[in-house]
Amino acid sequence: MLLAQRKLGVAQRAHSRAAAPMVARASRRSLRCEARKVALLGAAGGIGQPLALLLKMNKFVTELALYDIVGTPGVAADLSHCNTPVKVTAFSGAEELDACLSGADLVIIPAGVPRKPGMTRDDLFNTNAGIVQNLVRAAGKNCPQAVLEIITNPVNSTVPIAAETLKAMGVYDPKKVIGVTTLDIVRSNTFVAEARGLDMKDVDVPVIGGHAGATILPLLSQATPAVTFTDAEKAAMSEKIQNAGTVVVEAKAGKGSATLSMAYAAARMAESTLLGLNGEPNIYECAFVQSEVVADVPFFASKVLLGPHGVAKVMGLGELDAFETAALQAMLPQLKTEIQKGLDFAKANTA
Ligand SMILES: NC(=O)c1ccc[n+]([C@@H]2O[C@H](COP(=O)([O-])OP(=O)(O)OC[C@H]3O[C@@H](n4cnc5c(N)ncnc54)[C@H](O)[C@@H]3O)[C@@H](O)[C@H]2O)c1
Ligand SMILES: O=C(O)C[C@H](O)C(=O)O
Repeated sequence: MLLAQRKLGVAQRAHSRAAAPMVARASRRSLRCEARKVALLGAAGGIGQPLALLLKMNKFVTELALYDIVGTPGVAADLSHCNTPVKVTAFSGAEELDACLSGADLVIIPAGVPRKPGMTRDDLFNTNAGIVQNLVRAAGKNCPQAVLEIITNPVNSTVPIAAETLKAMGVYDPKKVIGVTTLDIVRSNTFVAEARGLDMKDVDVPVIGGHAGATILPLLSQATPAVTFTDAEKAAMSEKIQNAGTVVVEAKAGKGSATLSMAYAAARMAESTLLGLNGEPNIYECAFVQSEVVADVPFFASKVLLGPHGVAKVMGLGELDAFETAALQAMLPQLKTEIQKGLDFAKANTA
């Protein structure tokens, strides 16, 4: 299964490359491994535990530092018995956070509360904004060179919080602050493959915008391989992708939101990021980053090229069809409001 997963990841990246014709294809050469420390904050949670397992199985990770406010020693003890070379270390409580982060190359943050049925992602803001800001502050202090990947919702606001907080500390590098939207791509690939009877590993659908409701905009017109949908089918497929998180929240009936698929998606994003850090060329993912691709929207999810310093280049949106152009215009007010909410929170809570 591990081998199959790895092949799937490589195949998906190959298709991301195929979908970006302006960039030369990667030369065929062996992948480089360098010593890499990954810190996982919120490691004992619903996403944290399966993500920790996937990272323990990742050949590009050297040390996996697990942090949570509770439960980390048990997760680490359990995980450390898997006979893979990744060294697992455990850190619990605020007094151990600095040590967890020291020397990290990549910091992944799924810490915070998930939705319950009836809630929007924005309803998590009051609890999660402060959690993310404190953890980002600690990262800015202990590993300012690290790439930060933020999973905690609402991503449309927590990423601006992270950026503004690091800016106030004088250590902000837009190449290194990434909102993880990979689950939207994973879902789009799955749903489009199912709808058209395609092999899962062949499908790549870019998803742009943000990570909440209408701000999640799959670009079905840019899917690889090319698929055709009527306007009604496009609307239905887009809504299915936008609503997928809520479907999981409702199915879990009060016991949280997507964890396993999110861990899978975050592990893919982490591996792509480590490949970029290791100098592997032509590694693309869609992610929510500081951006200028849409006027007056300072953060936006689109395809990015990952490189030795994090985001090497934010790619353009390509050609949108009429349906996608209208959907983009319609979602911008929500996205701008959620971004501004994060920026305002960070400014009001500058240490
Ligand atoms: N970006 C996405 O696509 C995506 C997908 C799924 C879930 N999420 C979000 O990820 C977050 C986590 O979801 P989950 O299902 O793992 O929740 P969870 O409640 O199962 O786990 C969260 C963990 O965070 C820990 N935590 C809380 N405060 C902390 C702090 N100050 N420092 C360190 N750890 C802390 C908790 O102890 C817990 O172990 C939620 O906000 C959820 O909405 C995002
Ligand atoms: O839906 C949620 O609250 C979690 C996550 O953002 C998701 O898309 O599954």
